[in-house]
Amino acid sequence: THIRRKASNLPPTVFPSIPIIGHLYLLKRPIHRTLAKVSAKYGPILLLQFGCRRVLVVSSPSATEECFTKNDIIFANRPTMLFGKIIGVNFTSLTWSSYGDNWRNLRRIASIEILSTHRLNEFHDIRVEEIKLLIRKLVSMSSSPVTLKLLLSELTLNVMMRMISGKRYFGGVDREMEEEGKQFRRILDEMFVLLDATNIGDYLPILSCLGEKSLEKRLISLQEKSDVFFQGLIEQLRKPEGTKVVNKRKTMIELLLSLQESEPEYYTDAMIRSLVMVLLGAGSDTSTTTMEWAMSLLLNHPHILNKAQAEIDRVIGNKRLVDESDLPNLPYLRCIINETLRLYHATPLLALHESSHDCVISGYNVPRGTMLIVNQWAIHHDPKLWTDVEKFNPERFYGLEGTRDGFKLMPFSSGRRGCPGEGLAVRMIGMTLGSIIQCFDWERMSDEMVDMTEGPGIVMAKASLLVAKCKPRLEMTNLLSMLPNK
Ligand code: HEM
Repeated sequence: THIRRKASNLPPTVFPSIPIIGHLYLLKRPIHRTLAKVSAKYGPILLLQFGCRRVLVVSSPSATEECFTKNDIIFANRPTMLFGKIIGVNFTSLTWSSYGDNWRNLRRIASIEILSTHRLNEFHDIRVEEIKLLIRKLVSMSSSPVTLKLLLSELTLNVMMRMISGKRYFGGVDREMEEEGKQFRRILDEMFVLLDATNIGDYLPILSCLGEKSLEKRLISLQEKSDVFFQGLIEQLRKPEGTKVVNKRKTMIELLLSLQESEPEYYTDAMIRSLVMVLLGAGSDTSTTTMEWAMSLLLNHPHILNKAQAEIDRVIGNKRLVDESDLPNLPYLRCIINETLRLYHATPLLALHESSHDCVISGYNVPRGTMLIVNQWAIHHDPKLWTDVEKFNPERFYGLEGTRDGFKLMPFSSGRRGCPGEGLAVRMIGMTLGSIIQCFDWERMSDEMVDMTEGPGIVMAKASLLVAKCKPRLEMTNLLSMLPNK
């Protein structure tokens, strides 16, 4: 095989490759760390065999650049995993669809009608209001331990759901809404659990034939529950025929329903349900997790937290809250967000891609149908690329305008399949962190450092929830007393 491999100029591989399973033994959690170790030993471009699938593992900026620029269209497909078949509705959802007309259309709708700067500006007040309510809640909890992720997750879901359907599920007083919110929460939670379940049948189809069906059953049942729930939302928002549309801001579902009137065969209910689910799936845990990591890092580095607070005091003062539009003037806060995304990237392996044609990467032949894993975590932690690589050092990003440093810092991926939600994520994360740093003094529960162990999931969350103390700042008393009390 070695000679054959050399003759066909395939990328280097790892020994041993065991009959039938190949390199599946390398799928040890956390996978980004296991693969980073293998790449450090064998090289930044590797061709592995996970059961029946050929997998290209890339862990250098230059090889990533080749995949996402010159060969971007070739790698714009997704592999056909069971999750994508069922939750991705037979690979037709925005995240699971391969490159082509269907994906292009969905992507256009998501980018223009939902996540464009114009639409985000239209919904600015929702984000401001939800952050004020979060602050209000933190004030009321200031003498007790705060499990921040729960509050951040409610904030993110409220913001997204209000943009999507106008509904506010969490933290209100309406019982019915609370019940519906719980149902919605269960669907999302289960989706993340099942997304994280490594499905060995995706690599060894023979196991699926032999009755490894339990994951499939759970996925089908989840998809059914999700369909019922989101169809219910659609029905509530569908206007009776002939209703005059008053000139008001439309939620995402209302907008898609109005497009349905003119193009019913394309904007079907199924398509709307799927798009809503994709946005909630891709946008909620990623943003929440990043904020929890950032606050954990800051609590372990109080001098950096103080410096961030001092910047906000200097630029904004105490007469008003931090707003999204302030972010360009808060370079240190932006550096903190970038350094958090470098050290604790919410999606350390980006998302899986697959090649539709043969191509050449770093001089090696890569056959069509190869699954691509870009180990961005390995790049973010490569001591050859960063000085003091494990140090939380936001200053290293001074001078960087956005969240990208070539292919070295690339938390939102790149090219055609790059994250379309970056604008929303950066606004939410920036304004939320900025406001809670501005309004409160934060402390760890004890002298003990916050545990930074990584959980096992595809979305890389903390293994244990952050619990902290917060105290409203004296200089903010005036502003805090004027917050809404809903
Ligand atoms: C910190 C927050 C976030 C991070 C780190 C993040 C990161 C990513 C990454 C790495 C990808 C994969 C790109 C690829 O295939 O190479 C992705 C895809 C995607 N993200 Fe995000 N994201 C975040 C927030 C959001 C938000 C708020 C939304 C929308 C509400 C969103 C919507 C999507 C969608 C729809 C895709 C799939 C795009 C496609 O397949 O064409 N993301 N994101």
